[in-house]
Amino acid sequence: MPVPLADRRLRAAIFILLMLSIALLVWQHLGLNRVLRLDGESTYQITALSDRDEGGASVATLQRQGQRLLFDCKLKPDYEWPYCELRVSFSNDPHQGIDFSRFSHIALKVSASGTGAQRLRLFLRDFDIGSAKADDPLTWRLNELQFEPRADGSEIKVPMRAFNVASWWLNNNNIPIERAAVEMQNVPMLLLDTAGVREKADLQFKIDYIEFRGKWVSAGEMALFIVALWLCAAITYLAHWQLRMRSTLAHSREREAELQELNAALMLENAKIGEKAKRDPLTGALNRAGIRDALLDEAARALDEERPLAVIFCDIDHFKRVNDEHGHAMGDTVLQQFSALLRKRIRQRDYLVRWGGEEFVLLCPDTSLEHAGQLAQSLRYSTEANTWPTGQTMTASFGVTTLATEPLATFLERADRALYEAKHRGRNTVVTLPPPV
Ligand SMILES: Nc1nc2c(ncn2[C@@H]2O[C@H](COP(=O)(O)OP(=O)(O)OP(=O)(O)O)[C@@H](O)[C@H]2O)c(=O)[nH]1
Repeated sequence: MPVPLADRRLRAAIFILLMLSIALLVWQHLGLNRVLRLDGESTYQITALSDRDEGGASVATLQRQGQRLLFDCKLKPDYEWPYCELRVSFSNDPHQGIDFSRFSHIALKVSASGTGAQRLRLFLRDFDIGSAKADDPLTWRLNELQFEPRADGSEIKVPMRAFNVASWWLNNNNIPIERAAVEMQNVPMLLLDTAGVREKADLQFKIDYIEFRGKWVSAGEMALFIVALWLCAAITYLAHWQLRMRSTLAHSREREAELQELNAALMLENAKIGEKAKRDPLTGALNRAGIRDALLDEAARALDEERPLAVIFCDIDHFKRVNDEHGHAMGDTVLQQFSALLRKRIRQRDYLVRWGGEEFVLLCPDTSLEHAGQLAQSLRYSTEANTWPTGQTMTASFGVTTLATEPLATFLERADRALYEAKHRGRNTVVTLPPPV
């Protein structure tokens, strides 16, 4: 069975959407990578600091060796909190920090050598526009990650959720518990510090890179986008389907109206044709087929309701002569005029039938034999008195009877017999034959 065009289009659209969804998921998984790398070639401002600025004696130095950063620290416990520190400044304006919440992992390729504790602390200082002070970095949120470089200097990969907020910073700044979580949407500064141990140390750190890794679009965001895509496609399809249904409905209604119109016209035409088939084209009177049903109905009603039903057979006398002397066309005209004369003198509910040739029949419901005879006499007189196009006087003969409880053929034959009798009596005569008692 052939698949409809609309179904094929729907299948094609679903297939394309499916392929697009898979492609987007694969793209999100394999591509769309977002990386922030700190190494010897970074353009960010990187400086080495130590407690010397605050009265201590520790010495921190930084060298760039190709892609590598060499961070040396001679830690002296003279100061209360001795430290060496690498400071990376992403922006001079704390309002213009970097959004680190978009990264999912941090990768550290750092090796350490020398004597003393090798533990390091990485801080992402987040500047909260609402609560932090631009001129006091101690008010910038201290997101902290402690780690110890691996002996072989291999990469350490940690999820960003491993960061936490330094508890002493929370205490010092009276941060309420609701706001104690890690926040790193606006980080203008990164710090790499020694672990805060108060002992002498001579350390050398080789930093190949500190790399933050993430995706421009997260898997969740991509899934949401794909769901939205399917929803939009479904809504578009439904809207389109509804429009199509409406137009199909309108079209079929139009078509139905057209067909109804055509049907009505055909019925009218049929009625006209049916009516024509029941009438004599020359005189417009009913023909034998035209009177058949009415005769049966009227006869049945007359017998049921015991009402009289009369029939008058009329025949123009010597009509043949009209044709012979004046031509067939004149004969037709005379027939038309005779028919019109009869019609004019009968009631609306009487029937005028051209029985054949120059012979006509009048069927008169609710008419007694006496009244039918009187009508026939009046028609006979009118025919004789009429002025005919032949210029000659014309007469007609009439046979009259009424219906008894008998076959219709007997009823009509009696009327015909009465007409024959009228002709026999010399024409221009009315003969009335009562039905048998
Ligand atoms: N012009 C014309 N003549 C017709 C038509 N139908 C029948 N006739 C003629 O009517 C004539 C009837 O003749 P007859 O049956 O001999 O009767 P008649 O001459 O009227 O004589 P009676 O009836 O005995 O008085 C015939 O000549 C038919 O040709 C018609 O439609 N038009």
